[in-house]
Amino acid sequence: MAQRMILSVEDVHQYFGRFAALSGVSLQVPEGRLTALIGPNGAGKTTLYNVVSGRYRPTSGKVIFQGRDVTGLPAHRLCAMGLGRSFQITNVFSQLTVLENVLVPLVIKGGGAFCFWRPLKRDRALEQTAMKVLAMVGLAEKAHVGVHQLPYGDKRLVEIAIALAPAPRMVLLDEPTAGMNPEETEHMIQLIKSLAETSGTTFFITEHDMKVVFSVADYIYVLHQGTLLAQGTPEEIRADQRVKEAYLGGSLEP
Ligand SMILES: Nc1ncnc2c1ncn2[C@@H]1O[C@H](COP(=O)(O)OP(=O)(O)OP(=O)(O)O)[C@@H](O)[C@H]1O
Repeated sequence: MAQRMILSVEDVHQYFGRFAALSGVSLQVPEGRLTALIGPNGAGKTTLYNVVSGRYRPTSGKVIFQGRDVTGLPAHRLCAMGLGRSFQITNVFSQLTVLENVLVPLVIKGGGAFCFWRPLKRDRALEQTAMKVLAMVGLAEKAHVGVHQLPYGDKRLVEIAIALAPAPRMVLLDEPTAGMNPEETEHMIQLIKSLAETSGTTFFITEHDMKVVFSVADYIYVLHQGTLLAQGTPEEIRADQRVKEAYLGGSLEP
């Protein structure tokens, strides 16, 4: 049976002045799978994420999400359509508790307003949803702890919980293990695997750590200097000579 594609990027070009950060990139992300986007520093991964998540309108080309042309739609519209993105640690409200952080996107999704200086309106149904998400990422026991008190690895888990809370159809995870120690990285690998298998959500991740990529991804796209260099299963990418050369001096082998 043909796989349904939740996301298609079609011939996307992104210029910054005269510099082409993306030159004719096309790729597809199948629904319910974990697809990774990798590439050496400066390859264009973040730029492509910014195009897909509505932060940039590409110079040319299209982004199709769930069959609709969403090119250039603002991030909040894409979010309402089911496209989630993990936010960097600086975007987590560190003075709020873990639970409150996860409630924020739920309150906003429900049409409520969030004011940082006013306590979140207590809503049992929303709290139950938030607690379920916290249980999924293994943070239920720390629900009432202030985020500023958490170790780094747990803060990254809060980011993932925030991205998952509104039950998106697809989540973009930007380097989920960046800055983690080996133990935290291993925990994150297991978590991403289990979320990908059980949540029904499609994951599209960028990651520098090849150990993580090769152990979690179903399919991998490799960007190099703004163009697509290779695509394939982890085994195919691991064996691809062009990818090895692009990473020369880097760490393709886990
Ligand atoms: N806003 C911008 N203005 C000008 N050039 C930019 C801008 N954003 C990115 N670039 C350039 O585009 C190229 C791709 O950058 P991008 O951040 O997308 O790469 P990346 O693959 O995410 O790199 P890294 O792995 O180091 O984060 C780089 O040469 C970068 O300097």
